[in-house]
Amino acid sequence: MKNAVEMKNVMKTYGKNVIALNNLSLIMKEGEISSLLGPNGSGKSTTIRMLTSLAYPDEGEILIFGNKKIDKRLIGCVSQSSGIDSMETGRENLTLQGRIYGLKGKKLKERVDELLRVFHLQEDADRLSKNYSGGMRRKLDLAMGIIHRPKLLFLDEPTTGLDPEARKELWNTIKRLQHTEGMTVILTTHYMEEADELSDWIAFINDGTIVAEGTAEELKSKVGKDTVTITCDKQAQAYSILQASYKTLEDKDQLLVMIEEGEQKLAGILEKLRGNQINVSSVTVSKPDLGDVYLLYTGKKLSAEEEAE
Ligand SMILES: Nc1ncnc2c1ncn2[C@@H]1O[C@H](COP(=O)(O)OP(=O)(O)OP(=O)(O)O)[C@@H](O)[C@H]1O
Repeated sequence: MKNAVEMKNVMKTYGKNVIALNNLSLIMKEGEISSLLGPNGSGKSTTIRMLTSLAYPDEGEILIFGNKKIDKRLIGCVSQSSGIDSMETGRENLTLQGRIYGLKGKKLKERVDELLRVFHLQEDADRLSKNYSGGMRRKLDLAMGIIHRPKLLFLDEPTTGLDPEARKELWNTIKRLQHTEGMTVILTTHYMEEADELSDWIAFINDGTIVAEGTAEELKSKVGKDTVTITCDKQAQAYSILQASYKTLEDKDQLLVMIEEGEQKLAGILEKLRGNQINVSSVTVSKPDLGDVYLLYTGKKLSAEEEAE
């Protein structure tokens, strides 16, 4: 499979002190859905801005489909801020967007009808888009982003703010686009479940550099361990006892013990705590997920608040 995107040792500094990208290198393959995951301020938007020629590297090289010069007609971009004109209908928004890309006449009408059908927006096509639900707006945004049949589509946090049902519907649409239009998709997201569900390849970015990459399965196997989550009194003492024997992290009012065969080892862990008169109020064992990979490589647990942003 050919490379859709190649970034080699890219550096980007804002002002004198803010290093946004620090020697970042990555490859994203043609026809795949690739995700960029990372905490706030880690460099996701800066990366996407460079891949869409909205920003330029101080050093390093960027190749899109093997070329240094980015052909904007090959690229579609759906950003977090919607490009929809609320006082126009869905059909009018799509028609206008098509004209911007030089479509006209029968071809334009056919493409608009096709997109309204693909995104299940036919029934609402002639309603003002200010009356659309959040899910419908995101679908319209997506339809507008691909009206010119880009080979490479950037999606910035595509499902933020959507309810679970609308989110799942959009995931299915994105997967369909990949298969029916052979589109390469690059997405940024805070949602681990979204990255897991959609991505052929995932890169974790932290402090402007890629800290881990691979398929979701490869990444989860790098953790290789279960997480035992413990709530107890005397947390500081419990932490110092556990971290002497196991890889242990403190996360607010919980302790996270990363351990192989967590269920089998649980009794021993609890015994150690009880032996030191520490009372455990709750304990759970979970198999590794992408959140654990995130924790391993960024040292941070993705909080519910951050997920909800
Ligand atoms: N125009 C700018 N001027 C100065 N600093 C900037 C600018 N844009 C980004 N930065 C800084 O560069 C770093 C990377 O920011 P970036 O927006 O790429 O992160 P991000 O991962 O997209 O974050 P978020 O998830 O919050 O959108 C941050 O420290 C940010 O404050």
